[in-house]
Amino acid sequence: HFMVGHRVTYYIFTDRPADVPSVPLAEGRQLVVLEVRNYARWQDVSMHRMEMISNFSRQRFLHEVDYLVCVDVDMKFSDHVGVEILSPLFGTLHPGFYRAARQDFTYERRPQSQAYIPRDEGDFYYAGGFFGGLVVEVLQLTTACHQAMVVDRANGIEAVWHDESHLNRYLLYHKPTKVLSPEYLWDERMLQRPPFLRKLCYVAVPKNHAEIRN
Ligand SMILES: CC(=O)N[C@H]1[C@@H](OP(=O)(O)OP(=O)(O)OC[C@H]2O[C@@H](n3ccc(=O)[nH]c3=O)[C@H](O)[C@@H]2O)O[C@H](CO)[C@H](O)[C@@H]1O
Ligand SMILES: [Mn+2]
Repeated sequence: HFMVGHRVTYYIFTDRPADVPSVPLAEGRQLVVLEVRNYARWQDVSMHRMEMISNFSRQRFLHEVDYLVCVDVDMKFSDHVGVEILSPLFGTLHPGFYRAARQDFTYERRPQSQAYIPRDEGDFYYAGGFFGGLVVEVLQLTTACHQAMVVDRANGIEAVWHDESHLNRYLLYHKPTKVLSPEYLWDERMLQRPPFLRKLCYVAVPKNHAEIRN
């Protein structure tokens, strides 16, 4: 379903390269396994994606591709996702909050954190699991989010929704040039699909959170 008819490189970040299955790919597609370190806490694995994307962007993505689409690994493409998503910088509405009022967004609300957003600010609540854009834009976003998390750690604070909180803060003050609907990120276990969403393009795969997280 993903970018059919276009050249695609799948960069897989993993601490277990040997476990990446070999998948037959159509012409013009390649899979690149990037070995990264592990972290004991799932929150750290999730947050350090910002650092990994930042580093690999500078080292290779800038020279290898035009756009980056950064997605969670525990989801699958289930309908057409094509070049309609591309723009210099894009984010996706979190499916749990696209109808919520601004004051109910689960932004980081403690001013001590670098991810802090005051109650009277904020455009949307973006999902951590689907963002992207031109490599240079994603490099700036991921570098800023990683730096913010380094500062938080030094100050003994961790944002309520980890990398997602920092993504939200970044996209508030660096407006995206495109915002994708929750059709591009959905969880059928958590949410009932409203009838006006006719297709779901990228959906969570059921997993045992307790087992994986602890
Ligand atoms: C769909 C969506 O918007 N998901 C966001 C949401 O969490 P989720 O509940 O979807 O978090 P999650 O368990 O999927 O973890 C985020 C991602 O980190 C990676 N990972 C995590 C743990 C691990 O042991 N190994 C591993 O590879 C993997 O790519 C995974 O998909 O909130 C997280 C921060 O709290 C991130 O912002 C996720 O992007
Ligand atoms: Mn996920």
